[in-house]
Amino acid sequence: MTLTPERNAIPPFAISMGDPAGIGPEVVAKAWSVREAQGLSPFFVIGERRAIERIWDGPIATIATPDEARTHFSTALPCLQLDMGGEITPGEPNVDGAQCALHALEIGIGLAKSGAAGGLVTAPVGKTQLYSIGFTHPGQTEFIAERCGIARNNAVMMLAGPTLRVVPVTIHIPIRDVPDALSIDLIRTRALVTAKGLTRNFGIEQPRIAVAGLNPHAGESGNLGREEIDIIAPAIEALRADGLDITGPHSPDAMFHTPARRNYDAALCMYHDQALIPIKTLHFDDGVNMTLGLPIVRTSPDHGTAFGIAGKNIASPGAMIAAIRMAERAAYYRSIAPDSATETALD
Ligand SMILES: NC(=O)C1=CN([C@@H]2O[C@H](COP(=O)(O)OP(=O)(O)OC[C@H]3O[C@@H](n4cnc5c(N)ncnc54)[C@H](O)[C@@H]3O)[C@@H](O)[C@H]2O)C=CC1
Ligand SMILES: NCC(=O)COP(=O)(O)O
Repeated sequence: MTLTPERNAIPPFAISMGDPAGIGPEVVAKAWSVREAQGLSPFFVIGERRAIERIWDGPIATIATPDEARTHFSTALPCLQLDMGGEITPGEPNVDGAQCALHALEIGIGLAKSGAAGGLVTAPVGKTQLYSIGFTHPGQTEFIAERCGIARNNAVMMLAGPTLRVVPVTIHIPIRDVPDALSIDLIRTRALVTAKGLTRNFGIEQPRIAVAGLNPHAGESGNLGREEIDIIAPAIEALRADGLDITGPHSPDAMFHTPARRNYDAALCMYHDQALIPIKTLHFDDGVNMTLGLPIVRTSPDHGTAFGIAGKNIASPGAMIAAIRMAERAAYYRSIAPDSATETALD
């Protein structure tokens, strides 16, 4: 995308560091190191600078406000410092680190909501660690939605790479709970937010959505499960009546090969791994998790904390760079076509 005056006017992007013992600090530092080659807009990291110093000997500038990031970005990685106390050892998460990750997330949301940051990029958190300190949301997506005043079902997780975008209708729930969690209403809500999100964040004016079945062969006419007949097909019909360009239910195993992917802009999938296995297979190193339906721009690399490789200097920054770039583009599209209708207030 060509730089435009409007795009340059967007404030620096906030990156919450995630778990300081994970690969978040490393991929942020590595993304900063290639900022010029990659043409990245100014960003700053929110977190404990000691976590970065443990794994990187590049320049870090402590900043007090997001605006200061612009001044320092060309010569040092700007850091909005959070003092967490306690030990930071790559690969060994602890309670202090989980608190710091949550604190950074909270501050990042606030800065994005106020407009001081152009958007929020979240580095990976350890969900087990967060749950251990009393975090009651399934993931960052639902936490950010609540802080933005958006109903949980209206905050939609999309995983996006250069050749595929997927949306899981149900997200972080046990597989045995999936059939009961599916409903016509939930599929409709996810699809409507997805369609608006494709326009608002990706500039796609007439989005095409393909819906996966739940069962093998999309239920084989009811012989291998009835969810397609009772829930998914009626939802698709209702969405067509809403004016959406939408197809399905498709056999889940046959909708991700290359020619099939050309027929849609996003695939609506019934559960987490139905969506995340194809995207991570195709785009592990440049896949981005974006939350649609929020008043703020929020992206994240599609990988996790990778505690097993933290501190070894082998983590790839590819997905983090893609997440920063996708946030920039979304902020740009929103700046040229603002549309507040995407958000739905908390019930
Ligand atoms: N957005 C987020 O905050 C996410 C957080 N998580 C959390 O991360 C933790 C670990 O999850 P896992 O399922 O093990 O997934 P993971 O993505 O952390 O690791 C899976 C495999 O990929 C490798 N890997 C991950 N990122 C890499 C990178 N940038 N460069 C090179 N190799 C990389 C890891 O070494 C590991 O072998 C869990 O607590 C999970 O909840 C997982 C996904 C997203
Ligand atoms: N598997 C995707 C993931 O775990 C990201 O979740 P979130 O923390 O961004 O809600």
